[in-house]
Amino acid sequence: MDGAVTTTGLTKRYGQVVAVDDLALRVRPGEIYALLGLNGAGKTTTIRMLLGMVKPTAGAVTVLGRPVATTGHDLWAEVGHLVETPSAYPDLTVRDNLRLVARLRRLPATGPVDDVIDRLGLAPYADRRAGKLSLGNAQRLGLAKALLHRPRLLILDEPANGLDPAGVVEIRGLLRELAATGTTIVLSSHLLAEVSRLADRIPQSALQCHGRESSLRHSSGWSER
Ligand SMILES: Nc1ncnc2c1ncn2[C@@H]1O[C@H](COP(=O)(O)OP(=O)(O)OP(=O)(O)O)[C@@H](O)[C@H]1O
Repeated sequence: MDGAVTTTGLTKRYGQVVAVDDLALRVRPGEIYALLGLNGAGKTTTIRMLLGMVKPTAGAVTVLGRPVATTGHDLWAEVGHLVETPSAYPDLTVRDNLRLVARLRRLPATGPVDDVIDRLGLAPYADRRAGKLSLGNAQRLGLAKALLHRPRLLILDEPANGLDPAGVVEIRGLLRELAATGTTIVLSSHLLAEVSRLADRIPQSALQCHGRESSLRHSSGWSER
């Protein structure tokens, strides 16, 4: 049980809908691990349970060696996340949104903020109000917020959402670079081509799409990048 993320028997039901069914996964430290599934397969629900945002109907989640249900803020100092459409203060600039996150995380207001603006290609938009960003740049801002504190573990729901092809390539490069320096990454996608270029592993999964066969793909031992 010494994975960066482990789940056992993880299940979430909404009335008659089984969003996630008996999911067992084990993410090793330093790998890029992809949850691949069709719309409705349960990816977002799984990610929300990994982050403690949704309470499982059954099963358990351990993140960085600690059970999620009982973790406090100390764990979140080591985790960065992006879930669905990232939110930001629309009337604040990109830089001020990041400064605010830096303050909440007790980081210096300049160094890490400038650094993440550069890494995410946000320099041309740094003084633009977040509410005026394109979907792709809003996604970059969401990723910047997730990366600001240099977390050991990144949990990203559809990180390529809204990005143009060049942006997808850039973010892929960035995630690979982070993984190469020891960051563990769990991400979800409905695009096989995208995750096949990035992930170390795509799990066997008991996730079920509502009314359909299990729709998460499996590639055991796949280590191509
Ligand atoms: N809060 C909720 N209440 C009721 N049903 C829900 C809720 N959240 C998710 N579901 C249902 O659970 C199933 C899985 O949804 P989920 O959003 O996790 O899938 P997904 O793989 O992330 O899909 P997408 O790629 O479309 O975001 C769907 O049938 C969805 O309608």
